[in-house]
Amino acid sequence: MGTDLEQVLVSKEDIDAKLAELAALIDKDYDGKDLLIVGVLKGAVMVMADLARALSTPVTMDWMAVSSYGAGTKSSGVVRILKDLDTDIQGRHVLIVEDIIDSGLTLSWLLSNLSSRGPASLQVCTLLRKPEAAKVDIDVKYVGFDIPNEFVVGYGLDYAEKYRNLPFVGTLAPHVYGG
Ligand SMILES: O=P(O)(O)OC[C@H]1O[C@H](OP(=O)(O)OP(=O)(O)O)[C@H](O)[C@@H]1O
Ligand code: HPA
Ligand SMILES: [Mg+2]
Repeated sequence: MGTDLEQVLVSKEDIDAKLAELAALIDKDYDGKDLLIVGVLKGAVMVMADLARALSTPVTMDWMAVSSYGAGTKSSGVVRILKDLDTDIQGRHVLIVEDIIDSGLTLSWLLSNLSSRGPASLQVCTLLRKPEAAKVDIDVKYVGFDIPNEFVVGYGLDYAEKYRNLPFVGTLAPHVYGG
């Protein structure tokens, strides 16, 4: 495992500090409002769990599962719903929680899908974003870290379903994915 990683990009300490910062902003913005946070499975599991516990605002939590990457390192652009929300979001304040915005294709699709359901508001919080990889322009209110255009793993992010449980975000050595 050790040799599969090239370098640590965002440490556990950096992640914790950033999520505390984002949680304080979200607490302020949603003060007195009823907030539903929606985690995008599976990548956002760690961010959801840690962000939710850093918030003081009471929230409800729901999950959607979509997949556009399959087993590779490139977005197919074709988004499939593997699990829909359990909640009716009409009239609700909804915050989508993501681990990463890479091409932006997943989120752009999700935003149009969820906004058609008539939420009172719809915003996005992501731990990571790759500005150089953006294929669509998306307005994201809460961003943790802008990172270089490299394939990363850990803290929810996988390569072929592996490495999600690493407590930090790191780059994968090219030999692992045949680079
Ligand atoms: O901006 P994009 O290029 O669309 O990429 C970002 C999306 O890709 C990953 O999910 P993936 O489809 O790999 O599913 P997973 O969360 O189960 O790993 C990630 O969790 C985001 O949801
Ligand atoms: O860099 C990445 N790593 C893992 N999963 C991903 N999904 C989109 N981008 C990435
Ligand atoms: Mg993935």
